[in-house]
Amino acid sequence: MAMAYLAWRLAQRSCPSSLQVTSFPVVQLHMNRTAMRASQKDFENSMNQVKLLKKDPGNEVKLKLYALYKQATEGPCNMPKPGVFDLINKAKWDAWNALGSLPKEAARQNYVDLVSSLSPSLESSSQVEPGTDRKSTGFETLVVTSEDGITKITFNRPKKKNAINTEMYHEIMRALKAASKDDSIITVLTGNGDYYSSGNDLTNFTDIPPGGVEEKAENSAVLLREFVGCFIDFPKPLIAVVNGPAVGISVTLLGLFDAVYASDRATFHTPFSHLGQSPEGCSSYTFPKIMSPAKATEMLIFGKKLTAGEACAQGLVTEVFPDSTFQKEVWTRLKAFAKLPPNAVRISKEVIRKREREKLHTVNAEECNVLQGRWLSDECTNAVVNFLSRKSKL
Ligand SMILES: CCCC/C=C/CC(=O)SCCNC(=O)CCNC(=O)[C@H](O)C(C)(C)COP(=O)(O)OP(=O)(O)OC[C@H]1O[C@@H](n2cnc3c(N)ncnc32)[C@H](O)[C@@H]1OP(=O)(O)O
Repeated sequence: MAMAYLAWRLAQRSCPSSLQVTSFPVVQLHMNRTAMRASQKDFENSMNQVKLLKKDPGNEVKLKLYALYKQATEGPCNMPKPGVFDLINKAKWDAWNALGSLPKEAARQNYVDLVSSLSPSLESSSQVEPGTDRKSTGFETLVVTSEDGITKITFNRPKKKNAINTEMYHEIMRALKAASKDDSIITVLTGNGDYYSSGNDLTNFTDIPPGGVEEKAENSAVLLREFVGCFIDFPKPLIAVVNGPAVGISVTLLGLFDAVYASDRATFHTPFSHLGQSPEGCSSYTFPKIMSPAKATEMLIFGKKLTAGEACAQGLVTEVFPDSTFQKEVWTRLKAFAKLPPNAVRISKEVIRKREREKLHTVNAEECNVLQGRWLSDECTNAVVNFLSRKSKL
């Protein structure tokens, strides 16, 4: 990641507006209120509002704002195109240049519209009411409920396909620690929205500490090791209710769950080689055991995406349900499980996990160590840059 980290840091220092542009997506913004025209005063007010935003609007929005600001104040892009390795300035140039001959007035209006659309509710969900749940549970990225003997931890960043950002890693650990001590019998992880989770939030790589990129890679490895460790040590049956596609770490962790129920909409994808990365979540150990070394190789090295049915045939998924009846069938079953005698359930989990625990911790440490090196590689840098600049998706 060295090159990308460096580039992002440079951009954070050199962005000419008050915004810090930290990634490179280029999206043409169209005028959406042609009848209205923002005044210079509206424009200046919007610039001030941006400075007051409590929540980081994200890299893509910041880049759009940068491009519109330049277009509104200077007109069409008039700078020479930066070299291909000058990643940040090239991204900024691309964004500005993509606005073509959009008139200054229209750019000003689009800037004002974009700022007024930025609200704290950017990540609201269509399936749960996060406002009330968040307040009662103190989680920003999760909804955690406990009833009928079941603690349910729901990934709640549906607009980001439940990508796991740094805050979410910490909140999942906190939720698991609380669930391990509460009076529930089983704990369930699921996703809000159309995805179970798209895995690690790739923008995690843009937040660089004062010690630089090596420190970032080291911190990430420490975080990952602690995070996966919580799954290894979790003392109660841990069930995944996989409501939709799952990517990366949200898939590999499934090897540490006690049962995995999937909608037939779900898919399972671990594109580590494509991302210049390597397996985590103990999958280098659990997957070959669960599904045979060759099938694990197809997934973990060659990035073969499995359907829910295929994942079930390989033993990664316990059972697949039609999406139309998925929630009803699964929750009926889970509620029945949660009526079992708590001590017997907990002791049986311990008997099953006990002889593997030490081995799993060793594997986890090794995987994190290898990944720490991978995150500093050009292969990983390029993959992340390509995703953030919208050049590639899975
Ligand atoms: C510190 C510990 C590190 C542990 C390491 C773990 C390794 C992994 O987990 S590797 C897997 C990483 N995940 C990916 O590479 C997935 C990247 N995302 C995609 O390819 C696509 O977003 C998608 C195929 C998941 C969905 O495509 P679709 O067209 O349906 O939706 P989008 O418009 O792309 O997504 C909506 C929105 O969400 C943002 N987003 C989705 N996934 C991620 C992600 N993993 N990281 C960051 N952002 C993500 C996407 O950018 C869109 O955002 P905007 O609406 O702002 O454009």
